[in-house]
Amino acid sequence: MARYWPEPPYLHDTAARTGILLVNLGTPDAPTAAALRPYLKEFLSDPRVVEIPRLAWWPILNGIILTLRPAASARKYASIWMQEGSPLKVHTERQAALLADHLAQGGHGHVEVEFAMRYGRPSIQDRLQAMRARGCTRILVLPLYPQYSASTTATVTDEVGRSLARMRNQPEIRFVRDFHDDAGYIAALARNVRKYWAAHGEPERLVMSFHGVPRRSLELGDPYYHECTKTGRLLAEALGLPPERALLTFQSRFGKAEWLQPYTQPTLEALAAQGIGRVDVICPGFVADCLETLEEIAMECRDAFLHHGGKAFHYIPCLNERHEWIETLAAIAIDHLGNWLGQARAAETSPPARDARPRKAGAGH
Ligand SMILES: C=CC1=C(C)c2cc3[nH]c(cc4nc(cc5[nH]c(cc1n2)c(C)c5CCC(=O)O)C(CCC(=O)O)=C4C)c(C)c3C=C
Ligand SMILES: [Fe+2]
Ligand SMILES: [Fe+2]
Repeated sequence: MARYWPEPPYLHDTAARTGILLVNLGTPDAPTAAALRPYLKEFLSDPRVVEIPRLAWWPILNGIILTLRPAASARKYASIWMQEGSPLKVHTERQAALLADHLAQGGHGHVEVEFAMRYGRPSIQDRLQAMRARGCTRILVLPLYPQYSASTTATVTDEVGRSLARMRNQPEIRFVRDFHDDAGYIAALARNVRKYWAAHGEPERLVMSFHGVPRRSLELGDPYYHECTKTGRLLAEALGLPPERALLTFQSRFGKAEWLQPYTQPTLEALAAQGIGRVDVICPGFVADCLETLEEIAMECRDAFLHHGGKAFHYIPCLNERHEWIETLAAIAIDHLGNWLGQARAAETSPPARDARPRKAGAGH
């Protein structure tokens, strides 16, 4: 294998092109055990995701998990699969198209927008090569994770680095690290909830459920927990909810080790047992609906809450293609593209109110 990828032909006398690469986690190609196996293998072999020494993890992964989990997960995926494919991929692809439209309307039509999946397809390597072939010499990588975590955000950076290591003529790269306290993101979440409540009434409790990570990662310095708690506090404040009405929980525990607490499903069961009739659940850490929201929350957690005596369970969908979210995504991208957009052009075409707004929604923790 050659050390470097072949270079696309040199484009003479063309302006430097700028691109944005949106990245989300990844998903299988089909809701089948055969498609789940390579996806889970790639995902769970990443040492950023499972931090157990390789020698101990390899037999567990290959001997147990990749034997049992593909079929079980495939059944869950089948229950949420859309006509066009996996919800995570469908929403991410639509977000990329809407972002490109929004940028074009704001006078930034020259910026290319692509999307990639960290595990599965389209891969980061494939999309970066395609952008380079179209002449992009400046690429902003925007992982679609509002809260930074080593198991998500950092793996994107790692993978981009591996791609760069194969390129002779490397593009200039920028990364968005997180947007957990971005004013537009918090406002988009709050508006999503308010709209939902205007149509369906208000619950006794709002549960804000984030994807979990092993508790050990917090002890080792991963800021994820702190960023989730800040997002939760800012969202509750934006909605004017007192702390006792807005609860923060962590879902999707994997394996036997302790993960971040409180866990979502036991919390919902306890609320039902305490006589709370209606809860609404929102998942602010996911900007696109996926298996973890549509199946784990909207199906499994709903069943658990009702089974324990709850009366009404509402799942509030993710930001997906909401206009406020696409506007926010564009604002985050424009901030990070900065001088790549050309200063005169940016000043002339960006709406002043959006550019002048404070990006941080709140100070402190
Ligand atoms: C094994 C450890 C896992 C860690 C750590 C983890 C962190 C983490 N994941 C997301 C977002 C998503 N995870 C999704 C699915 C998923 N996650 C794990 C495991 C860990 N995640 C597995 C094994 C799976 C696959 C499904 C299954 O078999 O249960 C998804 C959904 C993908 C989809 O196709 O819909 C998302 C999104 C975050 C944000 C995170 C840490 C902060
Ligand atoms: Fe996950
Ligand atoms: Fe899950």
